[in-house]
Order: sequence, then C-alpha cells, then structure tokens
Amino acid sequence: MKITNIRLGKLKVPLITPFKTAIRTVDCVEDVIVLMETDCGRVGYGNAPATAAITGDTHGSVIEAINTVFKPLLIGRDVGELNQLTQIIQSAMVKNYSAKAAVEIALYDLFAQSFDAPLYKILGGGENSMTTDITISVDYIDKMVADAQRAVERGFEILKVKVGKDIRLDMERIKAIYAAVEGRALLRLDANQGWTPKQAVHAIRALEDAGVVLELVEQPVRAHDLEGMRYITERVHTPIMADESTFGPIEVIDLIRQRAADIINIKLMKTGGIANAIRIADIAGVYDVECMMGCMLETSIGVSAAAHVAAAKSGVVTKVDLDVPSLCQYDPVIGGVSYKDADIILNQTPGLGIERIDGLQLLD
Ligand SMILES: C[C@H](N)C(=O)N[C@H](CCC(=O)O)C(=O)O
Ligand SMILES: [Mg+2]
Repeated sequence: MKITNIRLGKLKVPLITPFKTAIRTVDCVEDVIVLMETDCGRVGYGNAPATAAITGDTHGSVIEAINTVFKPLLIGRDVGELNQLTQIIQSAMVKNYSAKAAVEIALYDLFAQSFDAPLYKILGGGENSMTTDITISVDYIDKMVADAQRAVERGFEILKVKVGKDIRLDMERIKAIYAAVEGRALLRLDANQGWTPKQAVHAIRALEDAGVVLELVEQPVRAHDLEGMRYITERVHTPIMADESTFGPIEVIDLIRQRAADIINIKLMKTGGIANAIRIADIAGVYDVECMMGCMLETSIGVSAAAHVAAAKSGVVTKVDLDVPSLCQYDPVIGGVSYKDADIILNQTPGLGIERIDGLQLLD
C-alpha cells in the first residue's frame, strides 16, 4: 500500500461549555486534519490541534511542516515500512510534535488497515473498552460544584479538576467539590503549572490533613522546573503527575531518574505520535512507573488513536484522560471509536475505523 498524497483540512467542533485551565480558555476544538491517501483507495486519518502555549505548535506551523517537510518524504513510500517511516518523521525536523503526531497517526491507521485489524490489535491487543475521567474547568466555585455534580450524574466516576489560578481560591474550590461528590467520584487535580513548589506542598499537605483524598495532582509547577516537581513529590503523600514537564522518551528517562514525579501523562501531541508514546510506556514499565494516557483539546481522531495505544499498553497506562468527545456538542467524525460519556469502546473495524468526517474544510 503506497502513499500517493497527503491532503489537509480544518475541522472545528463547538464545546458544550468553555474549557478553562490555568493556561488558556477555549470554546471550540479546532484541528488540522491529515488525510493520507494510498494507491488502493484506503485513507488514513490524523489530526493536530494548535496548542501553542503548551507545545509551541500553531495551525500554520503544522500545515507548513507537513507540506514542506513530511509530505515530500512520505509520498511514494510503502505503509508497510512503518518503523522506517516513523524514524524518518521523527528525525526530519526538531520539535513540531503535533505535526509529527498528525502524520504518524494517519500512518498507523493505514498500517493497521493493511492488516484489516483495529489499531490496538496491531499494537499488541488488549481490552476493547476503557473508562475516562472528565475535566471540570477552573471557574467560580459554584459553577465548578454544579459542573462536578452534573458530571457525576452523567456517570463519570473520576473528575479531573482544573486549578492553578489562585492557591487560596483553589483550596476552596477543591474542598467544595470534594464535599459535593464525596463517595461518588474520585478527584484528580491539574494545576497546569499554576503553583509554585512551596504553594503546592502547602496546599496538598493541608488538603491531606483535612481528609480530602486526591487520586493525584498533575503538573503543579512550571514545565521546566523539574527540581520543583521533585521538591513536591518528596514532600507529599499524594501522587504527583508530570504533564508539560515531559514530552519525549529522553525527558521521561530524565524525570524518572530524578524521581521528579510518580506518574507520567503521555499525550500523542507531546510525544510526536504513536511510536514515541509506545516507547515511553515501555520505559515507564521498566521503571515500574504508572502512566496516564491524556490528550489535548483535540478532535476524536487523535483521542481515538490515544485510546488504541492505551488499550495496548494497559499494563502501564493505568489511567485515562480522553474526555474531549464528552466535552463537545457533537462529534463530526463518523465511525471508529465510540464514546458514551465515561465509556470508550474501541472499533473492531480496520485501523481507527473512521468512515468520514462531516464539516471538514479541505485546504486544497
Ligand atoms: C482535554 C484533557 N482532559 C486535558 O485536560 N488536557 C490538558 C491540556 C488541554 C489543552 O489545553 O488543550 C492537560 O492535561 O493539561
Ligand atoms: Mg495536564
């Protein structure tokens, strides 16, 4: 199966309610979509959001990288050379992880399609379903409590509560949500780099002393502050998760060896795609470090790909934060993985199983 063309499009999906973190606020999901065409008529799909504040990637940089760097290297190549092609993608340019991920996801989709098997089976198999958390955006306390209660009524048993705006208010937010859903949902926090190391230790210890049970606290301090991450990890009982602090396998090795976090959040848009995500899960497995499979605010193409990887690596990927389809008003991606609130059911059709994308605006 030879790659004959790579076409690009844009896809925009409105959110039910604005997504607010310590880093950014957005009211829709907007991706560059990759359509990798082949000589047998099969199409592989990939996606890339513009998460400039986290990855440095914009839609413009993604489109430019794919059109000028990856497309010339991939057209005419056989999908069966998967490992060589992922190596070519990763070494063709530094950074540009979202563009690399978009192209790699489409390539893996096609590779699995060439065996007429769902992607997770090609990656080693696993359970065909999983449960995700749902994000509670940082907001006024009453709004967060209402959002948390609504999420529990929808069947979510794990809430990923966004904090990191103001440490004093954050503690009020967490206590109020905990009181509202205690015994019905587990809380994981994501401060998205919003606290200082001392604030984080103070807040987490105070919550521990107050009997507030937290599953984990994600990225409490600035991405580059590995010493700060270790400072916190050493001083609290609650597990600390690294997100923005780790992108690729080398950073993960560094972080694990420095004992700067207890858990790692793997995202395809940080790793540059599936090959490095698998590498990271394997590295973490060697060190007995658990991982979460997470995602950016991106369409269900990348979220689906991440779910397939999570299924295949479930021995290490013990937590799932793949909630974007549940945050959207509708899903224009038809076929493939199905999402029913907290439940994600993997397709049994070839690859990612995507049949078509409604409302796709092709760029050529
Ligand atoms: C969408 C997911 N639940 C999530 O919270 N991801 C964020 C980053 C999302 C973004 O800003 O696009 C995270 O884990 O930090
Ligand atoms: Mg995070």
